[in-house]
Amino acid sequence: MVKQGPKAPTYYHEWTQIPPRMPTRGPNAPSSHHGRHPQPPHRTTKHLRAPLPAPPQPPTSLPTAPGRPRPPSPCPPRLAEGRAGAGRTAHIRRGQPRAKGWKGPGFSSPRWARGLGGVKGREESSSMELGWLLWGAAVLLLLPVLMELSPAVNFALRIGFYYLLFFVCSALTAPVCLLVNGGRTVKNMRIIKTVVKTFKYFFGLRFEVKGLENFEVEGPAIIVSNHQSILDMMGLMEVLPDNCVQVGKKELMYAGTVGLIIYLGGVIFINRKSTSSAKMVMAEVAKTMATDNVKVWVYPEGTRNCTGDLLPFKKGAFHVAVQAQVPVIPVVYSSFTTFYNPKKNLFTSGKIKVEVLPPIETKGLTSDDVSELTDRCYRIMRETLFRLSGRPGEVKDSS
Ligand SMILES: CCCCCCCCCCCCCCCCC(=O)SCCNC(=O)CCNC(=O)[C@H](O)C(C)(C)COP(=O)(O)OP(=O)(O)OC[C@H]1O[C@@H](n2cnc3c(N)ncnc32)[C@H](O)[C@@H]1OP(=O)(O)O
Ligand SMILES: CCCCCCCC/C=C\CCCCCCCC(=O)OC[C@@H](O)COP(=O)(O)O
Repeated sequence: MVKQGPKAPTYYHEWTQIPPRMPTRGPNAPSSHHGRHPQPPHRTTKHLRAPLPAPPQPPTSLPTAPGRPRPPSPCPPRLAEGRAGAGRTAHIRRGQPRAKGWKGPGFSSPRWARGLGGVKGREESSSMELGWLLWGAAVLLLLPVLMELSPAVNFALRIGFYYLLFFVCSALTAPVCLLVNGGRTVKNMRIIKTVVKTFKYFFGLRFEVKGLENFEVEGPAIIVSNHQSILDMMGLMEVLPDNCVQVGKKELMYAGTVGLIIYLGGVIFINRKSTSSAKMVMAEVAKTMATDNVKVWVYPEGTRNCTGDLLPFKKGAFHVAVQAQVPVIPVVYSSFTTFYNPKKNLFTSGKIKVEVLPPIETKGLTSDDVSELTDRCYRIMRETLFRLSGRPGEVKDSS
């Protein structure tokens, strides 16, 4: 048996009972330096201690508040030289006009401004900021043109933005889940669903859903659906019923903030490379799903497949349904191939039809019936897929 990660969150009874331990030490522990500002350079503190008369106050207020971060000084080298020879910079510290003959700044800078490199330094830094702004604006203006001209750029930017959305929203949503529900629980799926349901608007995707009433079965159930792409996460959240968790590959647990949020949502992680370990996890799920009244969403193809057809189904989901004697509810998403194809750098807006099919009962079935149940479900789902989107290669009007 392949060992799962430390405290592998595989069994359902853990989802609701064990809040995740936040590390207090180690690389993930919050750093005591976190949020502290860099120390000002030596030269700024030394002259501040000198008992000099207060300099004239600047007309505009700039970061003088203690603790405000100071940007690295763009101080020109000659000022640095001046500090080495005390006599040459004494007039600067006193805020007096420069000594005759010295090729320093035309006027003295007040103490606060010297810390920032003086007036000249400020001018330089603001022109630098302006430069960055102009570059940013140019890139922003160019992006739509590039996206229009190059399908590869268009695809990379759109899919990159999709990843970024997941990454950032997971980071923002995880603390909310922790605060509201206190840890790993299926209740967090409601929060995750609310957030992910908004993503479709960024990509111009529309969902047309039929048969939601088929989810209204008494008690738990196994939901099986086709899995075409990571875009499926939007389709999943579009119809996800309450108290429903998904089975996912264990590698997802390590996907940074996304791993954290799906862990908090109660996703069941399996090791696809170890059938025996995956079977053990699934057996545990079968035992606990009835007592805890949860639905479990499985992608029986076991991997992503965006060909417009279905891969042969794995049997895990159907074994669980038979072991727990719960119905199987098939869900079919129409093919993405008309608007999404990574091989052709295609990612445009589009419409996805979703059908939740009537539940298939498993009462009285035994492990001997699993193959037949798997085949039956496969046939029904494939027929539905072809009805919704045509056979692969065949273009069906999706409007
Ligand atoms: C706010 C912002 C948020 C942002 C993030 C939001 C995202 C949130 C979304 C939630 C996350 C969703 C996660 C989705 C992730 C999707 C995936 O990861 S898909 C990949 C993982 N899933 C699966 O693989 C499930 C499907 N696979 C199976 O069910 C497999 O059967 C298996 C259990 C993994 C075993 O694999 P394998 O050995 O390759 O498969 P089989 O050929 O089916 O089985 C071999 C053999 O074993 C028998 N068997 C299988 N399972 C069982 C069982 N449970 N009990 C008993 N026996 C079993 C099977 O019958 C075969 O034997 P046979 O003699 O040939 O019949
Ligand atoms: C510090 C580590 C940083 C890791 C960064 C990872 C960044 C990940 C960011 C966003 C991921 C968004 C995807 C959300 C979840 C997608 C679930 C999914 O669809 O998984 C695919 C899986 O079913 C099948 O995998 P394969 O087709 O077999 O392959």
